[in-house]
Amino acid sequence: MRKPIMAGNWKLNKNHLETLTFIDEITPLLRDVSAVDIVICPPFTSLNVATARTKGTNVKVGAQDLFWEKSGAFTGEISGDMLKVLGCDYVIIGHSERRQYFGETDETVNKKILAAFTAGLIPIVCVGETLQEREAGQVEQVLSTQIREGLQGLNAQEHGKIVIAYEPVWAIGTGRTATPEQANAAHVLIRKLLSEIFGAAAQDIRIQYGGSVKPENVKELMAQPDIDGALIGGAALQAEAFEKLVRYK
Ligand SMILES: O=C[C@H](O)COP(=O)(O)O
Repeated sequence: MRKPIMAGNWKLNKNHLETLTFIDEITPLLRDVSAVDIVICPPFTSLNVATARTKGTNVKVGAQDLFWEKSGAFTGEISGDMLKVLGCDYVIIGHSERRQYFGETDETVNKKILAAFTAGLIPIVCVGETLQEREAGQVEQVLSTQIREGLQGLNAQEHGKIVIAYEPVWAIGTGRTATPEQANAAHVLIRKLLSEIFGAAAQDIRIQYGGSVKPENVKELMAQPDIDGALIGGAALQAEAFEKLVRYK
């Protein structure tokens, strides 16, 4: 009942020319796919060409961040409206790299989620614990704070299309993946927390797993009942690997 969603988070990779090359490779490969939502999230400088080149295809485009204000004296920032008018459909919010290196907090995540919805974008909101937190037995507490504070004030009617990405920080770019069972257990917990906010509609919210997802491990992760897709970094940068991830079955 939940349509799988496979998204590539390109992070700080590919200029606009490399973006066009990737899109020209991937769109013919994935043309026939309709059972999975496909999203690429290039850097800001590539979004213009990415939305233009993917227009009319089944590949959707997302940004990797946004700012919550619509306009004004905020040097270096990008608004949701700017992304929407470019043709973006999604925006990643609260990635652990933004939390770790750029001061993102649950409070700013919350403001950005609301701004994304106001602009008509679907937020992909990242949550996840560090290795230290996992080893200290704090997974539940960490996820609970991130969801309760990050998603404060949301409701099923206006914000039910939100996508959550569970990304244990210790699995990102490390080659160390959560086991499918570990990941699913976290997803079950997240869905329980979502039901406090969205009620029964939490059953329809898609929860992606992220952290060293590769063509070799995607099938077993996707076989888990509460894993509804993946947010993929490194392995989403090559068209051939990304095609395999989208065709995970
Ligand atoms: O947003 C994507 C995640 O940070 C995962 O990155 P990775 O697939 O390179 O581990």
